[in-house]
Order: sequence, then C-alpha cells, then structure tokens
Amino acid sequence: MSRFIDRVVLHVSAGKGGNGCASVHREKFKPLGGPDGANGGRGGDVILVVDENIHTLLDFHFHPNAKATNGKQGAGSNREGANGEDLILKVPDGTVVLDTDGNVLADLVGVGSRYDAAQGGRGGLGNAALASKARKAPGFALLGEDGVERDLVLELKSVADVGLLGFPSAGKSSLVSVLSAAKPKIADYPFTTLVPNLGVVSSGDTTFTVADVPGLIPGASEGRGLGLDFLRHIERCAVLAHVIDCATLDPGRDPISDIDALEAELAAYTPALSGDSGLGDLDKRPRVVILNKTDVPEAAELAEMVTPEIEARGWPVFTISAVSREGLRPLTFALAKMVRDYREAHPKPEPKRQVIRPVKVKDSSFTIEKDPDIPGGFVVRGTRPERWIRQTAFDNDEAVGYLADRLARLGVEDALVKKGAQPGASVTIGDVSFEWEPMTPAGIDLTRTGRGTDPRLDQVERIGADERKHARRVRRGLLDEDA
Ligand SMILES: Nc1nc2c(ncn2[C@@H]2O[C@H](COP(=O)(O)OP(=O)(O)OP(=O)(O)O)[C@@H](O)[C@H]2O)c(=O)[nH]1
Ligand SMILES: [Mg+2]
Repeated sequence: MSRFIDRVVLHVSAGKGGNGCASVHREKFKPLGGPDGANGGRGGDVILVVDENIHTLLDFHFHPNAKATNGKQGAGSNREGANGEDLILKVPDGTVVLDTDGNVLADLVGVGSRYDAAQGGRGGLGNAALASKARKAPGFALLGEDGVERDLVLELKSVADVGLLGFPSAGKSSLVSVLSAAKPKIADYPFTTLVPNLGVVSSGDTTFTVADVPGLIPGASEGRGLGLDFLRHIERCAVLAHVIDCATLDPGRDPISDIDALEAELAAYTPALSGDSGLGDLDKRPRVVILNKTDVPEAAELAEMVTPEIEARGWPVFTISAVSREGLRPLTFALAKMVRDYREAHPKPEPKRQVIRPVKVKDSSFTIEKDPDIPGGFVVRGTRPERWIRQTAFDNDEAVGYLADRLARLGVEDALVKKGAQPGASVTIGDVSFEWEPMTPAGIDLTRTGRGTDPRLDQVERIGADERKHARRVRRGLLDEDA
C-alpha cells in the first residue's frame, strides 16, 4: 500500500552562524591601527508557514530534509558577515507540528500562521566587538554556533465543516464528487482514498467544505487500516456524517452494525488536540447518517428497514444514491443548515497570524556534578557555559583565556573550588573536556589581567608619539562605535 502522506517526518536544520573575524586595521604608515574584525552573520531559520495553495504534505514526503543557509564569516575592516537566508516551508492549513515523542509543538490554523521550527546559530563576535579596556586588541574572535537541528513530525488535520465517516468503499468519494466540483479517485477496491479530499459545497447562501477521508475499519483507533490517519482528520470537523453502504455483501455487516463499529472507533480514539479546536468532544459533535447506494433495490429496502432505528437515536437519516444522484438536495440543505447553526453558535475567530517561537532562555544558571565516568572529574551543565564552549576556537590560546574569564565571571571557577575540584581535574562542558587549572585564587576579578592584548600592537608603541596618538584615537573611535 502506498504510504499515507498526511503524516511526515521532517528533518530541519537551521543555518550555522558565521565565525567572527580577528583582524587588525592596517593603513600605510599605520600598520596596526586597532581591531577591526567584524561579527559573523546569523544562520537562517527554518520556518513553517500556512499557505492557502498547499493542500497536502506530499512535498515533504519526497524532500524530508530542509536546511537553511549558513551565516557568512565576518571580515576585516568591520565588514559584517551576511546573515543566512531563512528557509520558508509552505504547509497546508491544519498542519500540526509534533516532536518525535508525540508532543504537540504547534497547531497551525489560519493562512499565514508561522512556526519557527529551527533557529539559526548566532554569529560569532569579531575581535572589534570583543575589545574592551582590559583587552584592547583581542587576537581572537568567537566561532559561530551551529543552528538547531531536529526531527519534526508534521500531521495534517483537515479543517472542514463536514467530515465523512465510513467503511472503505461506502461511497464517500463518490458523494463528494457529486456534491462538489472535487474529482476524487473513485474505485471499487478498499482504501482508494489515501489522502483526504476537500470538496466545496454551495447551497443557497451557504458554502461549506466536506472532507472525504480514508475509509475506516474496526481496530482503526489502534492503528489498523489507515485508522489513525483517518481519525486525525475528523477532529476538526464540526459535523460528522456517517456514510453507510447499504449494498455491501460482506457477511456480518449491516447499517446498524457499521454505525456501531464507527462510533466505537471514535469513542476509542483520543484526540491529540482535545479541547483546543473549540469544537468540543467528538462524541458531542452533531451527526447525520447517510444511507448510500439505494439505486440497488435490496439496498433501498434495507435502508427503509433500518431508518426508524437510527432516527430513534436522534440522528437525521438521508437515503441517497451517489450514482443516480437521488436524495442529494435534501441532504445538502440539511448539511448547510447544520453548518450554519454551528457557525452561529461558534463565530469564527479572525484567522490568526500567529508566530510561534520557542521561548528564549536567558539563563545564567549552571550545575556542577561529579563525572560518573572519570574519578575526580566534574561535569558542568548550563545554557551559557555550553554556548561559550561552542563559540571557542580551542587552537587559539587567547580565545581559551577569554573562555576561562567568562566561566570565572559566571562563578564556575568558584563553584568548582567549592565542590573540591583539584588542579588537573577533568572538567567537561558540552562536548569538551579539559584539565582544570585554577588561574587565580577565587574572587579576583579576572577581566583585569590584560590577557588578550595582541603582542603585535605593542609595536605601535614604538612608532613615535604622533602615530601613537593617532592610533589611540582610531582605537578609541572604534571602541566608542562598539560600545
Ligand atoms: N451502486 C452504487 N455504487 C456506488 C454508489 N456510490 C459509490 N458506489 C461505488 O462504490 C465503490 C466505492 O466508491 P468510493 O466513492 O471510491 O468509496 P469510498 O468510500 O471513497 O472508498 P475508500 O476511499 O476506499 O474508503 C465504487 O465502485 C463506486 O462506484 C452508489 O450510490 N450506488
Ligand atoms: Mg474514497
């Protein structure tokens, strides 16, 4: 059986941030005029946007990997690296975004709704931006960070007014094809419909949509047949319509037992979106029963026989033939009225142009735990320390020194001392382990050590008073610019 494409796993990778640049301003007679390495650009995001012209997730089935472009590196002369371009992926209305554990991350309803699915990495700061009083000409820059990379599950839940429920081959697609201009595939084998089709039906002043969804068989709520794929679509329909095949020759099936089987599956299904659609529980949605194929004489007889029993449940019954087009007008009127009543009771909210972004963490907390694998070792965890590790070019001593200063200022050094870390202990942060060398007794402000002064700049001091003064001005100018 071909795969159902209303559920896809999509691998999104945002762009990497560009590295910052370490550069020193050069001019004739002023070879070393101050740091002018610019910042790297941000990596592009991967963004999902609801588009009215997209109706399936088919594209993602064929292209399951989506990557935004990287930010460019910064350059000398304060030339910032360009940002990566965001990758915009168009999704159909009613797309639900889940993580691989099944948690709903976003429920995209309304054209224009956006979900920032993966954030680009931040660009690294260039040495101009890293300059400070204590570190006039840093000989290093920060690395750009990797963009977010993850697997997302996209599911499509049709947003339709009327959802057709029925066994395979009951005639759901046939019905949509005669009620609307939609031309779904119709065939006499089960599971002809693999992707829901939306039909637009007009009746007087009322226009409403009917979702033709895949057939349902007992056990669907446990995933049999196209079960869950089917049931997902029903969640967002205001009116549920049973389409019953009165001409089936399957032993053991009759209209009443078909309805009971479908109702049992609905009852067993736990909607992922319970409550949020504003439609209420599935079992409280209004229903109609459509007895189909009554152009077949036996079917017409059977329909007549079971009608009172179904009406006794309080559900309106319509006897139709999708093939001979009998009984369609009363059915259309009735559906239009139910949809109108529903809309009056639930005025449609303005289509939300919601932009869903993950919450930004501005978190300077960290934890230190004993490393279970290395005796005497420690593992430091925290958003900022882990980010700083990713930003550090470990082949550059100054960059490593800067990292050490940052960690010390955050209190990591002190905390390690308190935890009883010994010099030379293995300390792991993120992907990096190193031997810990306490730099100073705890408590001394490490930013004042002057570490980071580019030794080449010392030469400036030997050039002569005028040039020195000029160089200083340039430098101050740069510092002011960055402040
Ligand atoms: N005689 C008769 N046959 C019908 C009628 N409606 C549909 N059929 C036939 O029933 C078969 C199945 O019709 P579909 O419309 O594909 O059924 P479906 O419910 O969409 O089936 P799935 O997509 O497989 O779930 C086709 O051969 C249709 O021609 C009807 O009113 N009378
Ligand atoms: Mg069908």
